Amino acid sequence: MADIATVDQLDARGKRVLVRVDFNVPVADGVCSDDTRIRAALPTIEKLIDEGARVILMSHLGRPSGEGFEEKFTLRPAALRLSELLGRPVAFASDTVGPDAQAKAAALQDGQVLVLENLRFDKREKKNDPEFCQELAKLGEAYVNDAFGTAHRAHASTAGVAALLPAYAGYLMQNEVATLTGMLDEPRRPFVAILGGSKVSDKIKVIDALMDKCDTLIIGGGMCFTFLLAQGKQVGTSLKEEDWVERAAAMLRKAEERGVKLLLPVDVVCADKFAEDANTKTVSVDDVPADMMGLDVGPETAKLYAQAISQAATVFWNGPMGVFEMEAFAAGTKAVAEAVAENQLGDTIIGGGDSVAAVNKFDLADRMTFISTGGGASMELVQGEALPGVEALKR
Ligand SMILES: Nc1ncnc2c1ncn2[C@@H]1O[C@H](COP(=O)(O)OP(=O)(O)O)[C@@H](O)[C@H]1O
Ligand SMILES: O=C(OP(=O)(O)O)[C@H](O)COP(=O)(O)O
Repeated sequence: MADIATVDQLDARGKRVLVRVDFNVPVADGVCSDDTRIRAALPTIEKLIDEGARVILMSHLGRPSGEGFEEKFTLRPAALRLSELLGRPVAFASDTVGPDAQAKAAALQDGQVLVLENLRFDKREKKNDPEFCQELAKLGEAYVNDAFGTAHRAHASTAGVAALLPAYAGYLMQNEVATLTGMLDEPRRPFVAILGGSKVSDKIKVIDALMDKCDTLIIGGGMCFTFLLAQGKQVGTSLKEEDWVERAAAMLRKAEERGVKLLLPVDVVCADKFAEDANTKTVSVDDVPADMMGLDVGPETAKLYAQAISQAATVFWNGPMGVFEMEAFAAGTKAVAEAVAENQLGDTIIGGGDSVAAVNKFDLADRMTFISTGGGASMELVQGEALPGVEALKR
């Protein structure tokens, strides 16, 4: 991030500072039900408050139509939670760049905070519309991007507006990028990467990129069945992507050429249907019944994976090992989560998405070195893709 100015370089006193945060949080019955992303943005917000800035926060929440206000996507619950976390009042504008936002931004005093309504209520946000960028820029005198979770989007608030105001990276943005690129550039070895989730097609670029960096690659989740097919095994009715078998086979060859140890399941928990109350059977990967589907890695596999994880100096994990949302198929993911948590000597990095949900579900979050707030963003970064939200901050 050498070519990016950071919030520490911003003389914020008395300035209206427009801060892009990722407050895309889950909301249930009008209440924010997981404030992880809000907490993650606090260091930047608190620093600006302490310095006497007039803080204007902007974010999206969910994927509204872009045709105006929709109650279920309002940012009000996030603003309320922020106010509780800060222990001070937070103003809320019922629009994003309209009269209420303009008036409330102008009325801010030093050290006060305003949250704007959901950026995506205006369809110009996702289009990175130049006029919308201008209207956003008019609200502030400096711009800070702390929305790592949305850094892979080239939208008005993450990209366009950065060219119109002095632009800085917030602490979360810095920390996320430094941790993830540091892991890729200079991992302590052995470096064990664990990839799961549903599809090979979604993760192929990440698998490919990590293959160039890691010493051991562990594969689980629905996507392992496409790899098992590539090894000539029968996988019954398990999730499989026939079109990706050849790519999976190429990955197996690449691992061999590179000397990367690629670990695939040796046993799986099979079910007769995709349901919590399914009849289940744990079998060797050589004996998957034709009429059953694998929904979790088996206990022998979990042991094998845990052992590799225990020896790692760096662990990167993205994607569950099985259908962990259902109790009957959560054991593999839980075993991996516990093994990562138990490795207290290594750097353990959780790469967003469902693996974060799993770590939280098993109450292991505080035992990980780093948990990314971005699913898509961390995957794109690991894949070696430039993040528009980061690029836009470059001088
Ligand atoms: N064996 C499996 N068969 C079907 N779905 C699976 C299997 N293992 C994991 N999954 C599902 O994959 C989903 C997560 O996949 P994905 O969205 O690719 O991961 P992430 O969000 O971590 O990137 C979870 O909802 C989980 O239930
Ligand atoms: O939650 C987000 O991404 P993630 O689910 O990939 O972590 C970000 O807020 C981006 O949201 P978007 O995918 O609707 O652009």
